[in-house]
Amino acid sequence: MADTTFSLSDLEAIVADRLVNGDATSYTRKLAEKGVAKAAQKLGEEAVETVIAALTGDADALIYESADLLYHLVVVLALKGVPLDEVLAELKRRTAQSGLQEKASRPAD
Ligand SMILES: N=c1c2ncn([C@@H]3O[C@H](COP(=O)(O)OP(=O)(O)OP(=O)(O)O)[C@@H](O)[C@H]3O)c2ncn1[C@@H]1O[C@H](COP(=O)(O)O)[C@@H](O)[C@H]1O
Repeated sequence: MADTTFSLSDLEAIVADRLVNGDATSYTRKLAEKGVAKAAQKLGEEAVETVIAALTGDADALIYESADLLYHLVVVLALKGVPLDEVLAELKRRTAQSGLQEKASRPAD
């Protein structure tokens, strides 16, 4: 059974600490210094790698790439000053209706 005692909120707290206190050993700090555009680019790359793992990899590959993806999402949210709680609140709000109902209520592209 996987260890579920670690949450994205725990990761968010570590990332927030590294953004302020990270030293030269911190990847988070190094990425943040390159700016949000670079962090967002890395997020996109990890998303593509996750898709590839879903299509061609085994479960371990998908888990590994998903972890990279979630980490980079947490970094981008932190750099943009968006608390993870606000994303979770949006997900909670959506539970009031089905995904298809939510899609129909979105503004047209
Ligand atoms: N979960 C992660 C995590 N997942 C992925 N990565 C890093 O993301 C990078 C992605 O790999 P790539 O090969 O695409 O990137 P790269 O070539 O190293 O980077 P670029 O030169 O492309 O910018 C790797 O360096 C990984 O180590 C992570 N780095 C940090 N964390 C967490 O963040 C915490 C703080 O990390 P530091 O900031 O390094 O202390 C760690 O304890 C972890 O909990």
